[in-house]
Amino acid sequence: MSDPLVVPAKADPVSDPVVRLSRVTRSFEQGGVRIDVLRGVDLAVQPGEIVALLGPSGSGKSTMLQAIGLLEGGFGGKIEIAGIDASNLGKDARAAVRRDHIGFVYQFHHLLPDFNAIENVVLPQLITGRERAECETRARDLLTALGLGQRLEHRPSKLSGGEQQRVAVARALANKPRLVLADEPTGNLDEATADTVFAQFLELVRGQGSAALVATHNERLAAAMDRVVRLRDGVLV
Ligand SMILES: Nc1ncnc2c1ncn2[C@@H]1O[C@H](COP(=O)(O)OP(=O)(O)OP(=O)(O)O)[C@@H](O)[C@H]1O
Repeated sequence: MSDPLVVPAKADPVSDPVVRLSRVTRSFEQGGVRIDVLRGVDLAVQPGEIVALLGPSGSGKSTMLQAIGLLEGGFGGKIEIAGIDASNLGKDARAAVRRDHIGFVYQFHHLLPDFNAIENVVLPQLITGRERAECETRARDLLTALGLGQRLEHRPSKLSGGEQQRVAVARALANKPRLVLADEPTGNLDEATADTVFAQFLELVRGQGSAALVATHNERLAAAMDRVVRLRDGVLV
């Protein structure tokens, strides 16, 4: 008989890794040839930890971020997000995990062209069911912290590349996700702008206690993060 005083161990969202990959694989078919891009990737990112993901072009950094972001199925092995085993979830359940736990920043911002800066940052918050006024305050605060206090009502086409990327950062952080995934977040900016935007990104991520996994080619940016992992021949070294 089981002892009623023994409580079974369960997932602890505070201390469990925000993301844990166990033997993750991903292959593609190209012209009848199979390419094994990820060949058994193991990784655990702790709450609040900021990890740089380096690797040569074509090594699979974007593929790995897409797998962790649950943007598509098709990978082998196990991916856990905030203690949830996401390996076999359907499309809707994956979308719910993304909405509740993950923010994305891409190399090209993917802002909605017909909406201004505030609206681009408000929209992902409305999806979670929060009040519009609260969402607008959060958007205004984030954009102001990123130096866009005078650009709140501008549409993306009226913003510089660096300003657009700051809006994309604000959008990714708007819901205070436990995990931020960034794919070359400053890759299309000149060096000085990239440094400024990245420093602001790190400060905000640290300030709100999110973990982050940042794919980059830039060793200097990588050195500013807590840990560096490298993708080579389909595994992390
Ligand atoms: N949908 C797909 N179909 C076929 N092959 C793909 C697909 N997506 C990625 N690949 C291949 O997988 C490999 C890894 O690509 P990926 O974009 O993940 O690399 P990366 O490390 O992010 O590169 P970069 O630093 O240049 O952005 C490449 O050889 C690419 O051609």
